[in-house]
Amino acid sequence: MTDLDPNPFGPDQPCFGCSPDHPIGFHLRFAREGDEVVTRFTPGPQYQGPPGIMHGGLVTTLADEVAAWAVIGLLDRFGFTASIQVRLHRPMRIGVEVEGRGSILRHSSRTATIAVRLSQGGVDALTGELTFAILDQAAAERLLGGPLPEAWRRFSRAST
Ligand SMILES: CCCCCCCCCCCCCC(=O)SCCNC(=O)CCNC(=O)[C@H](O)C(C)(C)COP(=O)(O)OP(=O)(O)OC[C@H]1O[C@@H](n2cnc3c(N)ncnc32)[C@H](O)[C@@H]1OP(=O)(O)O
Repeated sequence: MTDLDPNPFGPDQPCFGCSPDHPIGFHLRFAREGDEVVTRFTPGPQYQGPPGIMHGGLVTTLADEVAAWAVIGLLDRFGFTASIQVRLHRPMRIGVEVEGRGSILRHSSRTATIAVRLSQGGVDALTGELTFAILDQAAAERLLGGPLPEAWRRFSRAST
């Protein structure tokens, strides 16, 4: 198991899932374990939908972040989420540790499709497939509406 750099995008990156400084975010950190990225996270009461159960949209946000980090940690690229297909098999309990795992199902230089599994106590709560578009620097800058900060540039694909 190898810990991934928790902040490869430099200071001030604003991500809800992984910014270490986000006031209400998940503050996720990841490790690489073989062909997977892995994270562990215990949802607090601020993430409830129904009492005692994590909001389904936030469970999906967690899956999105695990998949995004599979692209970062396994492909050394940054992907923009293009498609999310998930099933929520069981309620995600507040106060119980979640294990999140992401692996590459298929990829090209332009897209990556990631398999994600979120479980509590070894039982699957969410499984899904998410597809990411991997853009070159110019396309990423058009999408973001401004220049990519220096630390982000190496995660773009080469322009063709
Ligand atoms: C840069 C580093 C920043 C890091 C900082 C933050 C830290 C971490 C944050 C982590 C945050 C978590 C992450 C987030 O929250 S990312 C934020 C949430 N996502 C978005 O806002 C994306 C919104 N959508 C778009 O902007 C466009 O639709 C995109 C960019 C996705 C595609 O636009 P467009 O289509 O114009 O681009 P293209 O023509 O170059 O196509 C490119 C390839 O993509 C393929 N494709 C497209 N759509 C789909 C689809 N639905 N299923 C399957 N494939 C699809 C397409 O066929 C082509 O492949 P190919 O045919 O060439 O093979």
